[in-house]
Amino acid sequence: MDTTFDLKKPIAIGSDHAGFEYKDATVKWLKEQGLEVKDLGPSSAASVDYPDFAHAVSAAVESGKVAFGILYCGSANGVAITANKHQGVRAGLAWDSDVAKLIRLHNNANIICLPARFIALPLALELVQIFMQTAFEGGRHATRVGKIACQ
Ligand SMILES: O=C(CO)[C@H](O)[C@H](O)[C@H](O)COP(=O)(O)O
Repeated sequence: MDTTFDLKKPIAIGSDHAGFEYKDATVKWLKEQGLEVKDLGPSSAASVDYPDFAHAVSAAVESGKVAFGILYCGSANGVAITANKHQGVRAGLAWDSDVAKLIRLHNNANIICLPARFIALPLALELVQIFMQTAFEGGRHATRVGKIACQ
């Protein structure tokens, strides 16, 4: 797959119970493409708290040991709010192809957050693919991204 991420590193993925099935299907789909995946859970569809898994994926991205992160929950808001507490994490919520592209082009997002209760699985996979294949545009967007972190 043509990508701007360093896929010599694994891709970190996590969810809550609402995103569990999509998370497992995404792991399978990525592995079928020969990609290495770090599945940070959960391991069943039992009710869990999304921050536990969003923090795990975000810490992996923050460490630089993974190429990027994928997070699922029901609306994607809980995981996005949690992930963006981490320094160096830019987690973007995506629900259609244009937005999936824009969180890379304009925001240089390193985690994609997907709302499993509001989009179909094939679209979720398509959004991950678009995210992976889109490069940051830089320029004026680099100036803006540089101003995101609190001093
Ligand atoms: O974004 C979320 C929370 O802000 C997610 O949608 C969670 O998946 C959701 O809150 C889970 O709700 P549940 O009623 O416990 O299944």
